[in-house]
Amino acid sequence: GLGLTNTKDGNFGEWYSEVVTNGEMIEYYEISGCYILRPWTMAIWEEMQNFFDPEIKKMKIKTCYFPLFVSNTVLQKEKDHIEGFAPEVAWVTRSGDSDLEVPIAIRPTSETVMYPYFSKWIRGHRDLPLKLNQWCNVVRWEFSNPTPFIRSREFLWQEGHTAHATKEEADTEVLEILELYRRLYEEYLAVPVVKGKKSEMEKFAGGLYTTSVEAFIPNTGRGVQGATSHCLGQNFAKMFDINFEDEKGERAMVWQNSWAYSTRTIGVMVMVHGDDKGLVLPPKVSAVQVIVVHVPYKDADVKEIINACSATVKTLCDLGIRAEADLRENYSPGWKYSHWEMKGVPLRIEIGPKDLANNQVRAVRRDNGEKIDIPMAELGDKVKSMLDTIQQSMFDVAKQKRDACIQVTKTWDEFIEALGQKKLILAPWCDEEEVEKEVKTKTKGETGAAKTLCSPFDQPEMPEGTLCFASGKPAKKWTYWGRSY
Ligand SMILES: O=C1CCCN[C@@H]1CCCn1cnc2ccccc2c1=O
Repeated sequence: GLGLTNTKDGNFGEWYSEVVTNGEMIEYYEISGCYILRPWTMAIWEEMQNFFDPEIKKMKIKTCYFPLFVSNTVLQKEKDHIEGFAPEVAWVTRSGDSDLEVPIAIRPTSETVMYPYFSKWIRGHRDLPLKLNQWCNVVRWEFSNPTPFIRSREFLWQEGHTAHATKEEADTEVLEILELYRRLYEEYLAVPVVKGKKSEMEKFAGGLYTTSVEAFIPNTGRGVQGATSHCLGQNFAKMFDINFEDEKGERAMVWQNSWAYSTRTIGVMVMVHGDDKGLVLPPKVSAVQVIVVHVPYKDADVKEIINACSATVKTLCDLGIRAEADLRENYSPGWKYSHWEMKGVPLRIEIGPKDLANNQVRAVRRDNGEKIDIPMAELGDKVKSMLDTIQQSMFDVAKQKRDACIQVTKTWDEFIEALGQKKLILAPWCDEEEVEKEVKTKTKGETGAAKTLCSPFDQPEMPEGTLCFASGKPAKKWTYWGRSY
């Protein structure tokens, strides 16, 4: 049949896999950890790009494209950057039946691909700032359990790489990009996120500091890193000799940033909004925002109803609404309702003989099932405002659910209890890495250890004498903790 066999609260992992497959977003592929991204997915990816790319173009960031392949020598250049990641690097060792002289790596990220050329292109301060972005795939041969969109061996992303004359300029851009990521999640995917700074242990080892937007999945009680914006400091400039002659004629190293969001964003959106009937897509990113279905009646004039459906689609499309009609006569209305609910189309419009007689249509919201009769004369305005209402409501509901999971804890016992209750924990921390490591060790279990997710920029009051929940030492910052993907 059409329905899901798993429920979201029953078996989340199985539910998620069914929803992305039945919703025709993903097709499982013969190679583990790799997935086929079907048009229903790519339409969402493209809507996100339609927001993000113009925004970075306003920041004078230009599109480039660097090769997929990295030489071993250059990949090994940044030791502490690569050592933790080495096992994930995929290598080309042969072509045809002959071995390559020297194995070639497939990019897991492009710092080492790009930065030798940054060094070549940047001579004087007039060459700065250099700001490039590429839309591409990357490969990381991970072994932990693959999950469509969330953790795959190949994924699509954008990776921005910029070089600046001053740290101030770099710092400013890090936060500008992070704000775009927040907007992507909250205004397009309707997913609430927390902006914050990663701990020294969780940050990108090759960088100076990492900022991120952190999402949370209430059903699993897991945090998920939504997107990252790193300030690399001058680490890579030192490694790759990227320096310039400043106004005073002195040699100075550039200050760099790198930032990315990936197709993981789509998985987060599905996990947050999906329900037991399938996908629930935010109108701003859905390929189809309105699906029009005709309800034929035994002796009613079906042609007239079908004409009304086509006219409705035209009216909506002329207003820039992504509307389609499902007029297939070999499927029943009921079958179509289930099908388009599974695909998460935000709004369904039904037109039957009664609606025609009353010169109205019946609109049904996917997010909360609400049914509303709309007079034909008000169709365009009403549908437009309903789509805006659905977008906002999906965010509000998701935020209310996420906020209900936040638990402030001040002691170890409270922390452990909250962790067991799948909470997103906000706790005062002494900011010592040894303590962070100890929390990880002490919470190791089959469902994974607790780790710091980020220290929110929006810090609550910390009364004098507040102690770290784990070490009892004077606390320095409020930090979000939890299990994560
Ligand atoms: O996040 C970003 C934003 C975009 C550009 N890259 C940075 C940092 C990537 C960190 N990283 C992540 N996995 C890796 C896997 C293998 C080799 C290297 C790496 C690696 O450097």
